[in-house]
Amino acid sequence: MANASQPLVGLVGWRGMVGSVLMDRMQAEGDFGLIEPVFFSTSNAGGKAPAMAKNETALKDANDIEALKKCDIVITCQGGDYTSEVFPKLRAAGWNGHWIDAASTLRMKDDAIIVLDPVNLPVIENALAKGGKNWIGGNCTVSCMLMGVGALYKAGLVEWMTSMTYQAASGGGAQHMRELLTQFGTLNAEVRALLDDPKSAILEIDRKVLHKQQTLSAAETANFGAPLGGSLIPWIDKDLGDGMSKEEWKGGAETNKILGQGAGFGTAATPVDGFCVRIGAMRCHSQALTFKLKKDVPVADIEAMIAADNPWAKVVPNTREATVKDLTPVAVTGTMDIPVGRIRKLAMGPEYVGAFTIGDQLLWGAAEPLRRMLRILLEA
Ligand SMILES: NC(=O)C1=CN([C@@H]2O[C@H](COP(=O)(O)OP(=O)(O)OC[C@H]3O[C@@H](n4cnc5c(N)ncnc54)[C@H](OP(=O)(O)O)[C@@H]3O)[C@@H](O)[C@H]2O)C=CC1
Ligand SMILES: N[C@@H](CC(=O)OP(=O)(O)O)C(=O)O
Repeated sequence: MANASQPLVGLVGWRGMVGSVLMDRMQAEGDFGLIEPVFFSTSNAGGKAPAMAKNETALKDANDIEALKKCDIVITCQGGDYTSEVFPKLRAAGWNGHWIDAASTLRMKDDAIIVLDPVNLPVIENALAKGGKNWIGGNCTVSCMLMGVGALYKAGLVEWMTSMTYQAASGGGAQHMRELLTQFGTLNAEVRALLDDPKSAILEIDRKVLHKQQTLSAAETANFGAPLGGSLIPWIDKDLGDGMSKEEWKGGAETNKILGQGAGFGTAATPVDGFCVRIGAMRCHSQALTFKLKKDVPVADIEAMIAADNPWAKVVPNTREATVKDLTPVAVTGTMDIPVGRIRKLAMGPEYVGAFTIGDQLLWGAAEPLRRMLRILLEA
């Protein structure tokens, strides 16, 4: 950065779920030692900033354009409504700083780069050299997938890919996680006496659980719009009206944009499509991938490429023992690891390869790419 003193970095959305994970990672990596942080709030301007604050110990108003304009860099995890409201005003006011954002609002804009530097550092560096200022975190499912199997794309091996996802409640936000747990509790309470009796009939338990699921109150399904505990919901995000959900559209559009291959469905694009499904996991997104490769590549070579691609992608041997130990949301949550397992040739032919990958959608899926983009800017 050009500033002689430490760059002024505005932090918006720092106390939300994604923002809190970002704050933890920034502390763990010593990022606050390199910046002068300014904490903003949409609800508590004038309140006390968190302990990482240095000179600016009071919270600033996140809608105050003049205060934001003073920042060299703004990082926001506040959400799309905030971005839509504030970003255009800030640019219109002549602000020329770097905007780093977790929300999807600006992702597909021509002047925005989707940041995932272990996968697309050349795309980021190219944009930086051309004066790029808008750096947007990718969709959590896409980012976690590319952290795991990006090596196959970088090697130009992928003719097409389908992704069948198993997405955690956290993707919807904190209230969705609470709702899932509340539903689990309600269902358990409904049959606790029968569970305590080893002689009770399982079909009686099943019947009571189903009845409870089907009659959950509106308050107990307010966020997901349907029961999720003990069930699943094969639709995530908006209905695009052509049979596709917006989350599914992001798979093709964002994967290609991250890779610098255009915005999804053009001639340079790799077809990426599949179904996105909400399941009752807490904060790890899982995906079953099917690749059609451009040629027959031995499984051992595929494993070696994935393992060598970045420090976080970890190949899990395709055995039952290793899979149930290392390839589950419970094993991965809270870690930076992106395990990739179940790698095997499929019955359709030697170019068809299956894999299963998991990532913590609040770490690589949201906070970490933003934190690393900040470091790239600080080191530029
Ligand atoms: N959830 C996810 O998996 C992903 C989210 N994103 C993006 O990040 C954005 C933020 O998501 P997320 O972190 O889940 O949103 P949250 O709802 O957790 O936080 C957003 C804001 O809500 C305000 N807020 C109000 N009440 C509370 C409370 N009790 N605890 C904490 N914050 C509160 C805070 O603003 P203030 O301090 O100003 O009052 C906070 O910054 C999303 O809108 C999305 O654009 C991106 C990828 C994944
Ligand atoms: N849509 C994702 C979470 C998310 O915030 O995605 P995006 O950043 O693309 O809006 C999910 O529900 O799991």
